[in-house]
Amino acid sequence: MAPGPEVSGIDIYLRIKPVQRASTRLAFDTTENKIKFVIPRNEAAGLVTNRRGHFEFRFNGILTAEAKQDEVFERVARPAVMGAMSGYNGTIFAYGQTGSGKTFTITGGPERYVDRGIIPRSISAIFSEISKRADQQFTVHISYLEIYNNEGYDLLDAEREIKAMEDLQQVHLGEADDGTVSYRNLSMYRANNEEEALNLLFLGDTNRTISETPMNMASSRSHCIFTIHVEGRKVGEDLVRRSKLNLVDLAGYQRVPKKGVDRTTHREAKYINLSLHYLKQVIIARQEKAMGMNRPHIPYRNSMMTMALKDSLGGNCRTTMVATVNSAQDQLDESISTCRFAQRVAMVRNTVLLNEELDPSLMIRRLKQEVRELKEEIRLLKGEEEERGPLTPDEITRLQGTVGSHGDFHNDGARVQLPPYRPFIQQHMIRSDLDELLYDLGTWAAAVSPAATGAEAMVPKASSQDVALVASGSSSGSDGANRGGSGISPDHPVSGFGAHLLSYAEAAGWEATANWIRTGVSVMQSGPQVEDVQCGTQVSSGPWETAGYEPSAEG
Ligand SMILES: Nc1ncnc2c1ncn2[C@@H]1O[C@H](COP(=O)(O)OP(=O)(O)OP(=O)(O)O)[C@@H](O)[C@H]1O
Repeated sequence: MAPGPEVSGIDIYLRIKPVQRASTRLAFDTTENKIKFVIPRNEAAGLVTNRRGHFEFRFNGILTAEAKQDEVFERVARPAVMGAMSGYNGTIFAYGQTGSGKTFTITGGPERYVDRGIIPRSISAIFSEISKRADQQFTVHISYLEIYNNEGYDLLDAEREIKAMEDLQQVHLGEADDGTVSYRNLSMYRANNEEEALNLLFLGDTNRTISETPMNMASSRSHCIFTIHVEGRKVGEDLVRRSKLNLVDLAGYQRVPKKGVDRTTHREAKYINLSLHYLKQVIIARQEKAMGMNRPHIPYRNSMMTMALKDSLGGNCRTTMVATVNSAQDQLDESISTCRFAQRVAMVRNTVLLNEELDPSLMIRRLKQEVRELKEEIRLLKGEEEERGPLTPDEITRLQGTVGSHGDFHNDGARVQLPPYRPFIQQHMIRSDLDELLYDLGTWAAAVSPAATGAEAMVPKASSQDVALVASGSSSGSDGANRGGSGISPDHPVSGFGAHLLSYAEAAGWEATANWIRTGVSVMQSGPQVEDVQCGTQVSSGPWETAGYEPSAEG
């Protein structure tokens, strides 16, 4: 049984960007996971407030300027990745001032392999984990959403490269009855391995809207959500676990100089700042709700970004925030503001569920398989033969040899004539055990009329009630040319019951050549029951007899 809902707070981590001259007003306590800002009163004016000179914030973890990307991944992201593999939704989002290291944390630096960020490392971890779990089956899909000027765009859209932004199809958000968010026009691509997933990341990053700002040479002008959709189940089980891992790079708060900035940059900054303002409102509302205050309405709908993060901020998700700060002196007020925001985020309560459900299609598939196995068991209990594939060339040669040795067997296309049989059930087919078949063929062939001169051994048609042996031997015949489909060779004309049989085989869609017919059944019966013979391993009900055949009295 799935565990019940678990109420969890949002974990907050602080990451410090390395700078050449870090401010001395800032101190860390990595044992207590605290950061302290000590600002003399005379300096505080113009910074955050001039009433306080001492600020202290606690986090779940502090990643100092020395922390490498692998450490960041292990501490911040691995738990979320493992959760996603077990059916729990996860979100990791980076929040901080522009240029403070959000993109570096989430995606990574472009120059060195060791600088790859949480997204590529999560992809590697997921596929590495999949390869270790042999008892489970997983499928992974990727989507990549960009929110630019409060509009949604698909970063994996193939049109992206050739169309202007305003001509692109927009992604729309919808809300299901249970409050979960869904997307329209957002593509999801299956990634079968790490390389395919990384290619999608690369494609999306190439499409991302970036421009230069006074703070950052390559500033993200949009919020981006890279989502890894994981579906997993234990082999042989119908329970499916589906989870989403959202890796979010939010655009940073923009300080826009009044002069020297074009209208586009102004507009972008306005939308970024507004959406971050709405994010704060959502967080404050959730925090107050968590503190027991009456907040029936949480203003998610004010912006697309808050809607897209609805499940992550107060929904069914294990969420982690990385607050990125720049420790330079002139950035202190922004850093304090980021830390303060993180404290509020930590108060948000999510209700986390294991996303597990019975998959009806898997159940049907499994039940069908069970039916197949039971039928197989019944067939074995009845002593019917196991199915086998087509005869190998070697087997055909042996077959031909045996038939030939018992009949007057020539290779010129004439037929071996077998005596007519009364209706009977021939339980041995070319798929049955070869030795038994050869024995039967031999017995049959021994009864062949001396006039028989053929390349085919067939039970001739005595009446429409007859049943046939369905192997023939052609010493000249290579079955290759005719294998598959009806494949009856015009070079080896078949007449009498053989023709009847072959045309029946053809109508039944069986594989047939001048040399052999493979029905998939081990029984053929004439008369009304012929319709009952199925192409498959089973035969429908009827007065079937068991192994062997009995030559008719006339035979
Ligand atoms: N921890 C770090 N170690 C080394 N370099 C870093 C680190 N954090 C950030 N940088 C570098 O600082 C620059 C700005 O970082 P980044 O682009 O990640 O900031 P950002 O917060 O995403 O900014 P924006 O909001 O403008 O997109 C980049 O050149 C990046 O490589």
